[in-house]
Amino acid sequence: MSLLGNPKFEEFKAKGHLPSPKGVALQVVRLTQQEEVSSQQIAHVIKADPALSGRLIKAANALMVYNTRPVVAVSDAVTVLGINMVRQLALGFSLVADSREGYCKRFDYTGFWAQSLLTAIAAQHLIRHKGIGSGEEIFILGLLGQVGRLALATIYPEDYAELLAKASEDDSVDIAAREQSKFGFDHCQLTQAMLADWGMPRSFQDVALLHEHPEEAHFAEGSRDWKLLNVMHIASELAAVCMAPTQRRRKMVPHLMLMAARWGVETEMLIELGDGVIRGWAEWGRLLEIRGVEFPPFSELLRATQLLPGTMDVPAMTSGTAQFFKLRILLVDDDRTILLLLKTMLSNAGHEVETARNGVEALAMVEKITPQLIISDWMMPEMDGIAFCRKLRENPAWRSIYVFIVTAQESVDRLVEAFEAGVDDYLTKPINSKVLGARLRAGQRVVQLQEELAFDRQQLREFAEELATSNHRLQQLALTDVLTGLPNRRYAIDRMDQEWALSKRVQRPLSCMMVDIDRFKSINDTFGHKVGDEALKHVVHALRSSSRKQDVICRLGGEEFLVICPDTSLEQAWQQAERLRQQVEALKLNTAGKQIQMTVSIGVSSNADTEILSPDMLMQQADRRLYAAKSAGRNRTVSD
Ligand SMILES: Nc1nc2c(ncn2[C@@H]2O[C@H](COP(=O)(O)OP(=O)(O)OP(=O)(O)O)[C@@H](O)[C@H]2O)c(=O)[nH]1
Repeated sequence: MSLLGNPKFEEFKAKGHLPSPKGVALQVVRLTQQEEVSSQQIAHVIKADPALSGRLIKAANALMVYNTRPVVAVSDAVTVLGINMVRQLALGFSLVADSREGYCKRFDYTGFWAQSLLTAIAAQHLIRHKGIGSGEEIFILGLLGQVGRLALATIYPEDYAELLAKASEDDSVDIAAREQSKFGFDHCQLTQAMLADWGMPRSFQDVALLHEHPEEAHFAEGSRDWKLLNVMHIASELAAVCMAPTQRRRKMVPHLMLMAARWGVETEMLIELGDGVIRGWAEWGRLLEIRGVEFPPFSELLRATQLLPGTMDVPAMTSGTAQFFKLRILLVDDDRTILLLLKTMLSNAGHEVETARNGVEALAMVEKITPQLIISDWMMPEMDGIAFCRKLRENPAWRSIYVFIVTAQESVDRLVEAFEAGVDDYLTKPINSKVLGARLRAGQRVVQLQEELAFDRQQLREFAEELATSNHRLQQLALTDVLTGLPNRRYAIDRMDQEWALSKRVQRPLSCMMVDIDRFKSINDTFGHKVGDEALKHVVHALRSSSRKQDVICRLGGEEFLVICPDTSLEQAWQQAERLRQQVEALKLNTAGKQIQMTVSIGVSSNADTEILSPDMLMQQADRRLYAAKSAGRNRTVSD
């Protein structure tokens, strides 16, 4: 509820307890409230106060950005500033001049005005930086935006001193909350009522009431009041950071940096602004005779402080109605504060977040973590966001990563350039948490669909691989003899054809041997089939150990084997066959206390023989010689 019209407020006014303009300033305020008043009349009154005249001339020169000709006369200053501004400035300057000291022992009067003046200068710089006004109006709001504190020190010097003493011992309770419980109202409400009483615009009154806790205001985002509120909040935080002792400053800087970052003022820009404010302070402080307060450059003030995660209070992103889908996100920005702000927002929303400071670092990070989504700033040193995106898209494996570019401007040409470089979507600064949440959900949907598609493809690939493996296994089975694991007759015939063709092509000899176990039937008959099987395996072992690597051993059936010997002459094949025959003869197989004697007969043939014209003929020749060996009494090799 507004204090204006409240009996208490009326009483303060009536008793003259509230800080108010006096002398020439009071005359100016009264005069400007009349309907018919000329600039000349106002200038005439102002001239009676040389200090006020000087300050108004300075204000006209400092505040009016579009005025190229320097203002030297009071009447020009009144014309340039306009009657409203003159009234407000006269009021502000008179309050500064008349309230340099007071009775409240704990209230730092000089510090109060120093901080107010810093707020005014900072607000003016911010407004100009964001291009949302020329800054002259906001100056007075900055200067008087906390005048309620001065008023409380004036109305209740002792009680307020006590309250300030308690607050300095324990800063867990907000000063405004302490004021509420002690006086029934706080300095923000009092400021609002005083500004209203002085005829300041309605929006100034509202901003003064709410700027310490902008999150409680319900101004439409992007509206003029919303902008003013944010400017005032950041300006007063910046002023408070300048005024605070080092220890306290450490706690305050992260909040200031984050507020500024959220509002699109990156750290570098904030430092530049802060330095400008401190330079402005030197001039204005002299003009308003606020002495004994000095500051080092703003960059030095910030150097001692460190921005840490967890010290921030960041806006939550709305999750919408869509089902949550956790993303692996890479943030790329050269501004640490923006990185930290976004990282906290996205991590709080449940995503996995990594960061990089420029395009080069980002590419290395992509290699390492393969993010699903990237949010990259446009302007960065070394490699900017567009160059980074182009480079990223060169790699086929990274083409499906969803990329957002963050830009300060929304010019059509720039956006076209971004989309051509492979960007999927864009975000504009300042980043709004609701917009980020909504855009992210659109990105999430695309990433999710892509992942599902990739999953289906992978499954198909695996299925095809399994099918190929089992086909191969079946094929192997069809070509393999189960008992010995050797290739079977079908394979032997195909392979013989291949080796024949190869030997003709490279003009190297090809030989083969037909091997048959002698009187195998009697082994089976004497010892049983099982022992017969074992005996077969022993012969296979002997076959393997007497053959070379390139030889192909196949079981043609029963106890008959074919050994294909590529690049082997008849003579060499005969020697090999003999080695095998002797090895089998030397085998010692014992079963049921009896020794089994085994021998083989072998027929050898070679394609060096000009009468052999096909692989079939080569095998038939070996077969004929095998029978010749059998007929000749077995356990022998025949090669002619
Ligand atoms: N244990 C066992 N016996 C087999 C297998 N395949 C064929 N045989 C047997 O091998 C024997 C081959 O006998 P035959 O063709 O008469 O020849 P042989 O007794 O070896 O006499 P010759 O070849 O004339 O020296 C048959 O008794 C078949 O049953 C097998 O996989 N395991």
